[in-house]
Amino acid sequence: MAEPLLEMRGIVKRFGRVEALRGVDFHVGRAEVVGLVGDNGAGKSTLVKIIAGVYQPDAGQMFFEGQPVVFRHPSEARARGIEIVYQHLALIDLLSIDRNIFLGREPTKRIGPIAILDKARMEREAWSILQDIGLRRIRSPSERVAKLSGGERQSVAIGRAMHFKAKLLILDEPTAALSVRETRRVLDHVLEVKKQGVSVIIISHNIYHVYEVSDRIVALDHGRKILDVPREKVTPEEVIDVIRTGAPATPQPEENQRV
Ligand SMILES: Nc1ncnc2c1ncn2[C@@H]1O[C@H](COP(=O)(O)OP(=O)(O)OP(=O)(O)O)[C@@H](O)[C@H]1O
Repeated sequence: MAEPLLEMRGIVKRFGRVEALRGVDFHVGRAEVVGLVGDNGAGKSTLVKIIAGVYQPDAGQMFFEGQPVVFRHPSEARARGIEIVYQHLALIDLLSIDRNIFLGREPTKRIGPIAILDKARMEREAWSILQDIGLRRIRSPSERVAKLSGGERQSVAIGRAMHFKAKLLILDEPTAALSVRETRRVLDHVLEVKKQGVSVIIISHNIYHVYEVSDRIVALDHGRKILDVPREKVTPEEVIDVIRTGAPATPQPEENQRV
């Protein structure tokens, strides 16, 4: 098997008495889309927050591009090309679209010894990102994010990740509360970034959305991995059944790799 982009072994995470993750092995291949599913409290968000450097595991190892990594802060994960987009925290309402895109990574120019914000470059690049992701309705990148729909926000956040050359894009519930058309747009983005060689982890309670774009489906239950299977080996209904029962419903052929 080719070396995975990301590999996690035996990840344990506790919050006081709650064992959110109980020794999870997880990997993501290059240009692979992994659908991460499971019931409320299964440990999905905790797992991706460890990948993104928000939380540190209590035990286990993580490898990125074959090297052992320890992310003590989200900036360290970002520096390696790991971008996470949260459903609600995708963008900051009060700021303009371009400020949101470059937040914390603003381009600067030098005037003598002083570095100042390069507003023209920021606007130019933000405009090109909006065109690339197909947000043609927006007339200027200096518009406030508050004016955007939920789907447009997700698109901008995905465009931002791509602009900063993400190698691994993590989408936590990207289609929750979106219209059918907006959901379509976000799922198309996933397929598009995969074509560009980017790996994606997509978390969703909507198994059909996950199923449509994923190469592999991983299900967690009470902090344990209960399913890790190529998409073509399982139906959405079987995935739902596994989540509902918390275990494989019927003995499966070996190649299904249910765990
Ligand atoms: N910061 C925290 N402090 C205390 N407990 C936490 C914290 N974050 C998560 N937990 C607990 O860890 C467990 C796993 O939560 P997590 O959010 O990872 O699940 P999830 O699968 O993402 O669920 P959901 O689909 O509801 O978002 C739950 O029991 C949750 O209450």
